[in-house]
Amino acid sequence: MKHAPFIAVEGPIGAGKTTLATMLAGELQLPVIKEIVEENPFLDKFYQNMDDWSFQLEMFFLCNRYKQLEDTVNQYINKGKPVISDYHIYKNLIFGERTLKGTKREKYREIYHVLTDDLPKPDIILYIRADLDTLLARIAKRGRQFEEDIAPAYLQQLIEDYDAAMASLALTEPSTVIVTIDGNQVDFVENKEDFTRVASQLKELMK
Ligand SMILES: Nc1ncnc2c1ncn2[C@@H]1O[C@H](COP(=O)(O)OP(=O)(O)O)[C@@H](O)[C@H]1O
Ligand SMILES: Nc1nc2c(ncn2[C@H]2C[C@H](O)[C@@H](COP(=O)(O)O)O2)c(=O)[nH]1
Repeated sequence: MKHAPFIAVEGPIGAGKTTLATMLAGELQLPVIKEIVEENPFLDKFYQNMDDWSFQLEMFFLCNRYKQLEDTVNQYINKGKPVISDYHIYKNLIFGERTLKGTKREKYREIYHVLTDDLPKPDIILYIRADLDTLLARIAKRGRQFEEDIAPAYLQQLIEDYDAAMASLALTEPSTVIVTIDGNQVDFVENKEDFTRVASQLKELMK
């Protein structure tokens, strides 16, 4: 790779993004950028009533990620330093297209493009795919109260949205390397060999 890479770990809710990004940052001595979740004032309201709260929630995520991405660009990317994050800002569009309707969706889409089109995109995406049972088990294991009532149908839609989004990114951002990890089989938490394989693959890509 010609320059220090910007790496993003992606996948649906509970796939293991934060866990893998944190482990890789430790192994490869990289700074890690993590999503702001606990301080989000709209998430629990959103899970109780998606139609009422989706616009506020999506805008909150978008503004937070925009600020984090700006800081990441200034602190690392513009200085030629590699960095790993537990999300790609494109996930705003994945969620926004799913949760918003009508004019709010159109306005949100426009704001997303105005804010992000000229910002650097990750060079490498580690995409963790996992099926519904795996995600439900990991969300339960994580034990966040506001996620207890996530509808399986919503999660299943997100699984499909993520697959479609990664296929679309492969076409629209051909220079981005997308590595798909089978999150049902590859257990980078319990199985050291599985983690070593993922870390070695990333090290090779970074050369
Ligand atoms: N490969 C894995 N095997 C078993 N548990 C995992 C695995 N990856 C993540 N977990 C656990 O699943 C939960 C969700 O992981 P997390 O990294 O928070 O997911 P995400 O950031 O994608 O939402 C956490 O409790 C984490 O410890
Ligand atoms: N509607 C949206 N929800 C989002 C978005 N980003 C994250 N989330 C939710 C999903 C989880 O409940 C929680 C943490 O996300 P993880 O994927 O890290 O588990 O926040 C979003 O853009 N829109």
